[in-house]
Formats: sequence, structure tokens, C-alpha cells
Amino acid sequence: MSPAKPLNISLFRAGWPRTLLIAALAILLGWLLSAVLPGYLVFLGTSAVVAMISLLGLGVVTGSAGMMALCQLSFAAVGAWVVSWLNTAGAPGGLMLWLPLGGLAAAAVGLLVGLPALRLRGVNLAVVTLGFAAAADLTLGKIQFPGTLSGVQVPRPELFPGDRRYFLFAVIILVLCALLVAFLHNSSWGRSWRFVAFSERGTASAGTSVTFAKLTAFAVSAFLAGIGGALLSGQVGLVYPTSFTTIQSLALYVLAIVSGSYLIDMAVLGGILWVLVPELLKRFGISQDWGFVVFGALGIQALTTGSNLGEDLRAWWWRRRLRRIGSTGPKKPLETSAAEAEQSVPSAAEVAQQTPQAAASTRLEPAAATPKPQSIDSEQLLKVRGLTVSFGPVSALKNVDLELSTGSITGLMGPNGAGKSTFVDALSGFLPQHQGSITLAGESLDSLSPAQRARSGLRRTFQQDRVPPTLTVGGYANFISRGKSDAEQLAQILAYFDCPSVEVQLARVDVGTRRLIEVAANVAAQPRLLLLDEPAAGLSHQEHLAFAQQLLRVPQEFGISLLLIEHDLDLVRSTCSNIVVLNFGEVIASGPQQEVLADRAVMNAYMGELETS
Ligand SMILES: Nc1ncnc2c1ncn2[C@@H]1O[C@H](COP(=O)(O)OP(=O)(O)OP(=O)(O)O)[C@@H](O)[C@H]1O
Repeated sequence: MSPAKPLNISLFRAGWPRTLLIAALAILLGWLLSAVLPGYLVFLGTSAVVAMISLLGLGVVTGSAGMMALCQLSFAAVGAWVVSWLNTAGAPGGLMLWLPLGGLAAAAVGLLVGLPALRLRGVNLAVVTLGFAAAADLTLGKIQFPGTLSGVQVPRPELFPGDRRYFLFAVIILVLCALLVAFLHNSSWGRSWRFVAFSERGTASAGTSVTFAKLTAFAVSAFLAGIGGALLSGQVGLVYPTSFTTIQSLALYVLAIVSGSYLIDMAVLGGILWVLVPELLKRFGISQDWGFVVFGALGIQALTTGSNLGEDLRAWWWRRRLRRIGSTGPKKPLETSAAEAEQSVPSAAEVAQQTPQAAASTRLEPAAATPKPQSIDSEQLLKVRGLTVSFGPVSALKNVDLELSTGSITGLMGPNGAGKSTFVDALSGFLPQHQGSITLAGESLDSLSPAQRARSGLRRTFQQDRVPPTLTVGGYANFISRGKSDAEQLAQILAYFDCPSVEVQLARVDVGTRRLIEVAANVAAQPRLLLLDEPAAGLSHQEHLAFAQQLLRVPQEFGISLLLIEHDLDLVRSTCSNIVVLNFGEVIASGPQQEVLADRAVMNAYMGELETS
């Protein structure tokens, strides 16, 4: 295996010691501010911290998981309501204990509100959450918070009685919430949120439940808002519904979009803006309600440019850093990683020397030396019987039978529209309405969801790019492989496919290399069978040749069987011992490469297309 390529990755290394140091410094800063700021600013500061915690939550559900949730302050109201109720009920424990209870109650409500998110997306989900915010608004106006009418104030913790001390308490809670978010971001939950925002199909085919990803995002977001609301009840003593109106929820959402509050520092900045803008307006004698107009204008700007403060600041920082590296540091900036990958691919001549068939013409001829079946043992692995899929009047697959043996590489070919992708979709569980049966290693897949099929050893890659640019190579590969390969194995598999190192951000990788990373990550998941849907699209000719050699050794090196859907004849010829050809949804030929490529029906169906293309 070729060694992992050295890349400049130090910029991405954060690590927990540094995170904990920043957390300690933030608490120290909170203590300093609580000591030196004028009393009024300390009170405003606590309000800003409450907003920051709610924004952190919005960062999870909206920024990371990509769902439009417009009821964040309704969740905060749940937290505040529970604390007020526990207080009037004389519950033991005080605010220190009630705070997490308020958060948990809000999380439970968040789970319920998140249920529609399983079926709805975009504006439809926004309407549902806005409806919930309006309903909560009306209900709170009617029932009021417990204790407000009788004037029973929520007491602050004994250790943090006055406004200054309470501000410090709020900062400590903020830091704990930020640590929780940082931890979750780096966990499989956080990756599933970023994945589900990019592609629900991609998430499911990695063996992760889309339902789980969406509901955990809603619950964590509501938990944080609930903590914020509970903190507010300790700050003001008596809570009123006017702190949690629908319009304020909307404004907070806009602020999350403008600041990019999935980034922790940006949630902090957003919280400062939340109190600063109305305060400045007040100083200039302008109604604070104009603050909503200001947030609205900033939101329009952010949505039209498709960017936010956090990303802009980071892009600026990156440019500055790369300029500095360019003048003093390593000679290769990160953007050259794709070029590095190309350098490590053997030259066409080298590969042609190893595999004369790979450099052959693109005519429909068998390879001079057909790849030998790489069979580890020739047990039957996949058995498909009578697979039939219709899209309305279109019969995409008609009664397809197919069998694959363990350790084999089989090519699935056919002209455009023949039904190849439909076959892969049906196999991987995305077309549950299909007829027929699918068995993998003796286990029926028919009643399994896509995530369950992935977990039982059937993995796939996609024709379209389903690699989220928001993750690093390592984060993505970890998520896909679900712990089936340790860090060392992961690095080796990435190096085997000439991929960039784990720390590289996927946004900085070209689309062809992302394809290779997708294949490598799925190999690291150690499935029994991997379906590759046009994996070589976007690769250069040289990379194609190298890729063919890498694929050829996959069954032996990793014990994984492959079904390769490809238009590229060179790739099919140099890797697949057996070929199945579809045309108009029917199998027109299947068997050893030599026989299938010489088959007249295949020539007619496939060559006809080649000649006209
Ligand atoms: N969601 C859908 N709704 C309606 N028709 C569909 C849908 N998906 C596929 N089809 C039709 O089913 C047939 C098979 O399509 P499919 O994408 O599986 O072909 P393919 O062999 O993968 O083609 P290509 O090589 O172009 O990717 C085509 O006629 C296509 O138009």
C-alpha cells in the first residue's frame, strides 16, 4: 500500500485540551466582566448569554441538520415554565437542578415537534414550526407562567445571588452547553446531522437512521433552548409570555442564519447582536421594535448571498493563513491535494505495462486477458429473483434475476435508461414498492429499510455527489464506516485509493477525488457487497487506470465483493470477470466477460449506443 501523503493539516487540529483551555478562559472572562461592567450591562450580558444558548440550539437543528425550525423560543418557554412550576410546587433542588429538568422537558416537546420533520422539508416544515410557535404564544397568554400572578419569584442559586454573580453562573452554563455542542459535533450524532442536511439517502445508505438524526437534532436544539429559558426565569424571577413571542422566535432564527450559529463563536456573536441592536436603537431614541427590521434586512442579505458571518470570517482567515503558509511554510497549500493525488497515480504507460488490456481501445471487445475471478470462496452472496420496478407507466425493471458469488467483481452494464440505477436503488432499499426478492448471504433483505440493509452488509455509492462538504475526510469516513475500521486501517484504506488525509476538509477536494473517498469510506465499512454506481465519473484517464487496479484487488485485500455499474468499458473490462447487461429493464446477457461482450444482443443494444454517441 502506498503511504499516506503528507499534507498541511495542522490548521484543522483543535483537540480537547485546547477546547477545555478556551472554556476555562471564557469562564475567567465572564468572571472579569461580572466584576468590571456597570450593573445595567451585566444584566444585559445575562440576557445575551440566554440568547447565545438558544442560538447554539438553533445552530444544531438549522445550521447542522438543515431543518427550518421557527419555534426556538417556544422551547425556551417550556424550560422557563417547568422551572416556574417546580418553584411554585416547592420542588427540592433549586434552580441548579431545575435547569436541566427544564431542558429535558423542552427536549421532550422538541421530539414531538420534530415528528413532522420526518416527512416535511423546507418551507413546509417552517410553516409547521411557525404554527407551533403561534399556538404556544396563544396558550402561554391564556395560562401564564406559574407564580407570575401570585408574584412567587424563582430564586437564584445560593452561590450566585446578585446580578453579577448570576451573570457568572449564566456564563458557566453557556460554557457547559458549548462543550456539549462541541462534543456532539464531533460525535456520530453531529456527523449524522450534517449528513442528513446534505443527503437523506446518503445518510440511510451509511446505515444511519434518518429518523434518528432528525429527531436528535430537534431534541438537542430544544434542550438548549429549554436551558436558556430556565436560566431566564432565574434572571428575571417572574417570567412573562412577552419574552417568547412568535416574532422573537423568527428574529432569533434570522440571527442564527446571519451569524452562522452552528459555529460556537458565532452563536456568541449572535447573542451579543441580539441585545446590542435593540439597545443601540434605544440609545438613539428609536423604538426597539425596529430591531426586528434590522435583523430582517441582515437575514435577506445572508440568504441572497448564501453566506453568513461565520463562514465569511473563516474564509478570510483561511486566505490570510494560506498566504502566510505560501511565503514561509510548506510549499504545497491544501488546495493542491488533488494534484498530489494525481501525482501518485501511476502513469498510463506504467499501468499499461502492468495491464495491457487497460490501455486497449474503447471498442466493445473483451479484455485481452480477462480478469480472473478473485474468488475467496465461490459461495453465493447475492440472489435476486423476479425484481420488478415500475414508475407509473414506465417499467424500469422487468423480472430481473441475478446472482453474485462471494469474492467476485461483476459489471452491470447497459445503455442510458436501461435500469441500472433503479436496480441499485431497489437493492439498497430505496424502492420498497418493488416486486421480487433479494437475499444477501442467505438473509432476506425484503423487509429491511435502507439503513438496516447497510448494517447487514450491503453498501452502495451514488452516481450523484453525496459527500457532504461540511465534513473532513476523516469525519466522513468515520461516519460511513461506523467504527468497522480503526484510525490506522482508515488511513491505510484512504491511502490505498490515493485519497487525501483524514484532516482535509471535503469542501476543498474536487468531485472526482470525493468519489474515491466515497468508495474508500465504504470499503472501510467492511460490507459483504459494495454496489458502485459509476464511481469513476469525474476521474482523469490516468486516475481511471489506477482506480481499475485498486478495484481489482478489493476482494482479496478487503474481502468485499463488488457490483460495478459503469459506462466506461476500459474500467469494466479490466476489473470485471462477469458482466450482466440490462436493456429496457431486462437482463439481455449475463456471464463471463468474454462471452457477454461477444454476445450479439449486447452488441446491438450497447454498441449501437456507442456508435451514435
Ligand atoms: N423516479 C423515477 N420516476 C419515473 N421514471 C424513472 C424514475 N427513475 C428512473 N426512471 C425511468 O426508469 C428507467 C430506468 O432508469 P435508470 O436511471 O435506472 O437507468 P440507468 O440505466 O441507470 O441510466 P443511466 O445510465 O443514464 O444512469 C428510465 O426510463 C428512467 O426514465
